[in-house]
Amino acid sequence: MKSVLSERKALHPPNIDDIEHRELPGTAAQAVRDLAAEIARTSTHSAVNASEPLADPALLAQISTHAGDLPAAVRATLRPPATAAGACIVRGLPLSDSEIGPTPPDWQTAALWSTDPGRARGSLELDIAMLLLAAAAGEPFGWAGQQDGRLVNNIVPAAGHEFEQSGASSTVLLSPHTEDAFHPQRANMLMLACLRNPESVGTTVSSIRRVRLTRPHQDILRTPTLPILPDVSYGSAFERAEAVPVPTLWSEPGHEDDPGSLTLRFDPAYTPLDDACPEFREAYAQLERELERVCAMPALRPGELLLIDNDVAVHGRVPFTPRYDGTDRWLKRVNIRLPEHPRRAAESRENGYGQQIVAPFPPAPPRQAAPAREVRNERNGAVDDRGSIGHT
Ligand SMILES: O=C(O)CCC(=O)C(=O)O
Ligand SMILES: [Fe+2]
Repeated sequence: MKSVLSERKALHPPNIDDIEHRELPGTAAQAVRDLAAEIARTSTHSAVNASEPLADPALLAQISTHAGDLPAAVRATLRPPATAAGACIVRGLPLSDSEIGPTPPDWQTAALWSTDPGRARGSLELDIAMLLLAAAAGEPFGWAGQQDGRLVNNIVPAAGHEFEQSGASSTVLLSPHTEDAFHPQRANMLMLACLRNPESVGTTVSSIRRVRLTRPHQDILRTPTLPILPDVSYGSAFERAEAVPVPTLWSEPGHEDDPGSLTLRFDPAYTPLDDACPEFREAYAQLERELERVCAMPALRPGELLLIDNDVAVHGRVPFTPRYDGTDRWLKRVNIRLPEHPRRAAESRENGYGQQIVAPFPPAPPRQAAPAREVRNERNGAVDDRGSIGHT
């Protein structure tokens, strides 16, 4: 198969910046940090889990037991984005630059440093805080094949990866993408938390609910035409023979004429566009232009969380020059499953290129789903595929 990676020009919007902002109340935010500190302090990891406390069943049990004790405002503030932007920013997590230590040079070192007693403990405490927040929002999970199955990923620029289409890149535009678009069990919601962003590098967010597409273009993009392949962070040892064409767009069934119900699955850097007919490529290019037109570009500040509805908005990052001196931009990322947001039944037949999720948390109690979604599920027999997850 041809290489589908391409460098892309920088985005030149921003023309829309009305992403919803929410404030985590001070007492609730402090309760999250205090509980995370307490769990980090009292947990004793078995030797086998010493290098990865977040894989320790005892520590995870503490997180899931005590997440429910947090003030109700935490769960309320971490509710999924509900506006057409498909994303929101949550402010208010207390965080000081000195507590996190230098930015690690890559995710492997981030993991090592977080358990090194001679180093700042802030990163581990923040990992626990991330899981408390994510568990309040839904079901946090990781990928066995990505960052060694860690539930909280570190996103830092890494030397040698500058031009990749991955979180570790820097010099190149990270193209707008659905997170883990190649997989049927991809997150419903993504949480990106900012620890450090000294040069105010923007994360891009574009909602399908703000684009304008002609009906013929929509119809072409609704037709399953091309596969989406696993991204470079999963390595290259996957079975391409299993590649199945997937639709780029679809509406919640029964709502075909409602532009407010469009959802998308989009990752141009890992889609073999050269294999498609000119009509499809033209429609796809128009979608790319539209996503660029409606792009918002929040530059996250330390302590801010960006919640992204992974079915409604695509995200990426503008290029920046890495410093590699311990002061670089540093985000934490958590994948979250929302039981009240089941996907199309057709996706349950995809094999996800053999990638397995790591889902150690018990299913979250569903939130009150929006009435429209409840009706859609009943009408269309969409499956909540949580049943197929191996809770480890
Ligand atoms: O660096 C960013 O702002 C986003 C990176 C990204 O796409 C990700 O972590 O999934
Ligand atoms: Fe991403």
